[in-house]
Amino acid sequence: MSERSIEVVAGVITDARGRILLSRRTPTQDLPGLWEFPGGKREPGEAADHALARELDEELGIRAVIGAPLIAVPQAYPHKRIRLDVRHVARWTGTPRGREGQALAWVAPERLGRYSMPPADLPVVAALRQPSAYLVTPEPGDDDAEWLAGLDRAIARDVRRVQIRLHGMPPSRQARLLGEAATLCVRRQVDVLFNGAPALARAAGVGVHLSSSALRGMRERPVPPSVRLAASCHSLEELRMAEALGCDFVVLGHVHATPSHPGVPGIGWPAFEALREHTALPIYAIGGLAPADLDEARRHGAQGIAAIRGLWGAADA
Ligand SMILES: Nc1nc2c([nH]c(=O)n2[C@@H]2O[C@H](COP(=O)(O)OP(=O)(O)OP(=O)(O)O)[C@@H](O)[C@H]2O)c(=O)[nH]1
Ligand SMILES: [Mg+2]
Repeated sequence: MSERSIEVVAGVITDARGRILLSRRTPTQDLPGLWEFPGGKREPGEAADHALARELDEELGIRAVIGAPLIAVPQAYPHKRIRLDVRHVARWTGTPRGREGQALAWVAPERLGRYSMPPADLPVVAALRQPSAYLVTPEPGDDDAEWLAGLDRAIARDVRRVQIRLHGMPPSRQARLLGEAATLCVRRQVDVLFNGAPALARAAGVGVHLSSSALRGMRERPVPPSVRLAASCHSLEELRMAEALGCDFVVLGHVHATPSHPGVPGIGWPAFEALREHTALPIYAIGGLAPADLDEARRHGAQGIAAIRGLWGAADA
């Protein structure tokens, strides 16, 4: 698909109770009946914050001060491409009304998933609700206690989602370490997924992260929908497989070269975006990234960053 993408700006408008304003697309618009973040198309040469303030006045009758960018999602639809640039609305005055006949709803963040939204909005909801960093654990080496202490330190630095990798060790040590890591994470309300046998993950009461080769061999969802499932992807074909299995999110890369894969160049952000626009899955970008790269990752449609070194060691190492 080669036509230029349509630049769209949309706002996260929050009330005093933390609820978010959604607007329902009318029967005469495209994607009729779906709920969206209020906003619209940028005019040629118009700055994003100006365009958003104008749209919020036209559609809702409010005066808004536009705040920080949240995420920009490149998305391909059957007959067009868009780039959905979502900004927080810092302050606003007036009473929102559906000035174009559209229904409005104030929705608590945890209930956003109950509203049918266009594909481009699913990564936006993920950026609002899910952790922005996904730690992939390094190999434990010989010292299990030191590895568990490292995990504890990462959590203390506010890692909220972890992929446990324990390759190349006897099954008994693997099961024991997984159990201890899971206990540590669950106690601190950190979301845990195990990169390994689904049966072992089930026994430890944690989610499952599929490597791309495990993903390729999987014919059906290995865990019930209530158990978190994620996968590592490197191509559009693998993203489609992850969608078909009902993955909750994926990891995509490598964006930059990384010591984990010596001699393999990164795909770069343009190729990341080209893949991003063909799926609605929330995506963590991986490959030489650290927390300091989050804003850049979000500008390219990633919901967050995944890393071993960048999240295990010092905060921005
Ligand atoms: N405003 C908004 N548009 C979205 C969202 N998600 C999403 O895919 N879109 C798409 O982005 C495009 C924005 O169009 P729009 O209909 O809001 O544009 P607009 O307000 O300028 O309206 P108009 O062109 O009818 O004057 C549509 O193709 C819409 O389907 C979203 O959350 N908010
Ligand atoms: Mg609009």
